[in-house]
Amino acid sequence: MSRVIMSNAFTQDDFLCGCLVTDSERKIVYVNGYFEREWGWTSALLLGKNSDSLFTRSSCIFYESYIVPVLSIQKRFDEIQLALLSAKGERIPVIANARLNNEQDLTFWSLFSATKRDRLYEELVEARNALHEQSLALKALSITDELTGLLNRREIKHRADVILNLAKRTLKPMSLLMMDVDHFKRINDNHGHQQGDEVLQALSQVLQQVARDSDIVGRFGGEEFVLILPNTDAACAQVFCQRLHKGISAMQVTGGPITVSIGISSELIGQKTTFEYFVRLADAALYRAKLAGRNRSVLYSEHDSGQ
Ligand SMILES: Nc1nc2c(ncn2[C@@H]2O[C@H](COP(=O)(O)OP(=O)(O)OP(=O)(O)O)[C@@H](O)[C@H]2O)c(=O)[nH]1
Repeated sequence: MSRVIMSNAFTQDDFLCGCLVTDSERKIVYVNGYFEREWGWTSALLLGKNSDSLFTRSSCIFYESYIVPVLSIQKRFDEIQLALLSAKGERIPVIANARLNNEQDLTFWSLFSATKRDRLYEELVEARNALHEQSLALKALSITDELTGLLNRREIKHRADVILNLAKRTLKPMSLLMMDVDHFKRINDNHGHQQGDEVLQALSQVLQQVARDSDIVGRFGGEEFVLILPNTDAACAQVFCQRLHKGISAMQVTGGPITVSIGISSELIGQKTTFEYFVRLADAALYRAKLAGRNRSVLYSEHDSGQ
């Protein structure tokens, strides 16, 4: 059975929203008790004042330029996001519904505090930003080698394919270096695996220092590294390798001095030069560098094709 409540048993002050009435000059002609209770505005402070004193500067501009014309045409406006000022000057986000009564030339407003909604929105934005950062971190993890922080094998191939595709028609030179640490097993055997890891890390730093930003430096696996030098012919690649040997020999690590052997493949990029092709040639040259006594760089030549 429904319960009938006498209308004089409650007032607009009992509603959980701010009720506001403004006239055609935007003067405040009514506010309910919610304004004082929640936002510190007594009716004495507001009545007769321009409603601009209730809103932030940007909300006033929005009110003037958008709400007023829309109200005059549509007569009502739902769920407007505005920022109200409390009597103390605090910014309060509110959602407002407004209805224009043409006969009375009055606008009736109901204003709902949206503080919690705003906080929820901020939390959503924070969560989205955190997710974005996590996905960037995951992406970085998926392309790097965990031990050295260099690019991993899959990413080296991916980047090489991009360079090769871009340079196909321009016939630019590219060099690929396959580098292997000499007698690395001895370092592990004599000083332990942990020390071996530290050597690989120190070595990676030297590679990054010697390489240009445009070069691709990666760990191919184990104690094998790959460097791709775009726009670099054989002569320049050999000069680069000499700098590498010098930098590596100056490394201060337990188990040192460290030396490396490098196989170089240098080709003009054409329709048929794939990453695998460069790797095959550099591998053959590396094999010859090891055979020739290690601690050296060898440029691939036709002679290696029989290896
Ligand atoms: N510490 C460490 N050792 C590794 C890692 N990956 C591979 N190795 C070791 O690298 C060594 C490679 O040894 P070999 O392939 O025999 O070659 P090498 O001793 O470097 O000799 P040459 O290449 O012929 O000069 C092995 O002992 C592997 O266990 C790694 O991530 N960390």
